[in-house]
Amino acid sequence: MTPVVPQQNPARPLLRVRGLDVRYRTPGGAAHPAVSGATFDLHAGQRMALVGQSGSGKTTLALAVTGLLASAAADVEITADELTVDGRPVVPRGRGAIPVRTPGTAVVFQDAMNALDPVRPVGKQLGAVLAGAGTRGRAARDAAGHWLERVGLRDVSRVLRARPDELSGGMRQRVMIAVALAGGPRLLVADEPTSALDASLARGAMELLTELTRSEGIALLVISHDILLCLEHTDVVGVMYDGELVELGASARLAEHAEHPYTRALVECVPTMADRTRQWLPTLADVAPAP
Ligand SMILES: Nc1ncnc2c1ncn2[C@@H]1O[C@H](COP(=O)(O)OP(=O)(O)OP(=O)(O)O)[C@@H](O)[C@H]1O
Repeated sequence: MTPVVPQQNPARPLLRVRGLDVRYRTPGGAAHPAVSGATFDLHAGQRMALVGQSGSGKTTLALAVTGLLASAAADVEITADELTVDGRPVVPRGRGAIPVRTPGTAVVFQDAMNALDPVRPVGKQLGAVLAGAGTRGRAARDAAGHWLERVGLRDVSRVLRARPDELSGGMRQRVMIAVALAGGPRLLVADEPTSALDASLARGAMELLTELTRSEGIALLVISHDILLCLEHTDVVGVMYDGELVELGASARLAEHAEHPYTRALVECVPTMADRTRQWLPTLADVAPAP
């Protein structure tokens, strides 16, 4: 099914993806298609969610954009008719290559405890990113404090000295967002940034990402299993099914105007107050047969 591409700003998109295919080649030589023909634009200041069941290709798509898919372990083939960030082509790297982040991109990973260096104080980790962006010394110390405040952390001097394991899960997630933003990205990719948080912290983290995207004028590509949170906090939702972007639509209209049966099934499975009379929530198999 051809995805419905919503009318978008005709200005040059920050992220332009046309016909992106990603295959993992297994040791036996077979090529496993993980993303097939993905096509979409993302503009500065726009927030897009990628949703879909486990294994549908969301992370593969997002990491291909950020240049972090190259791996020593897996032979990854990335081809695209066009794949650019801020007008510059993303150069796919082959087997054994050290992943190199696409300039202008930053990633917030699911598990801050694994993504941050566990034995390095937060201030040093922020300082390394700022040094990479050309900010050092006193200016870097000021910038580190600024970014921790921007993500809503208090007692900044304590947080700067703390190791990640001395902070709560919600604080670590905010530190990771600060580290990602300190490098001045134009595109922020967040891979399930809320899945390790409880419901109220998850909502707070999404609100923070929304606010920062707007105020910094950057684009946000967020992967999530929480379609309700995505509908509330993004402009566009892309639905992935078996490696294909089967639907792409304005978040505000997706619930009523879903075209693909899988999207309708996802929306149907969101619990509402009207479900109070039901004993069981419907499963995907209940509301839509496999497309
Ligand atoms: N390094 C790899 N080597 C081989 N196959 C891989 C590799 N990484 C992912 N895959 C396969 O590619 C497909 C897409 O995986 P991907 O992780 O992108 O999906 P996802 O939608 O992000 O899943 P989840 O929601 O569980 O994170 C899956 O079939 C997965 O098994």
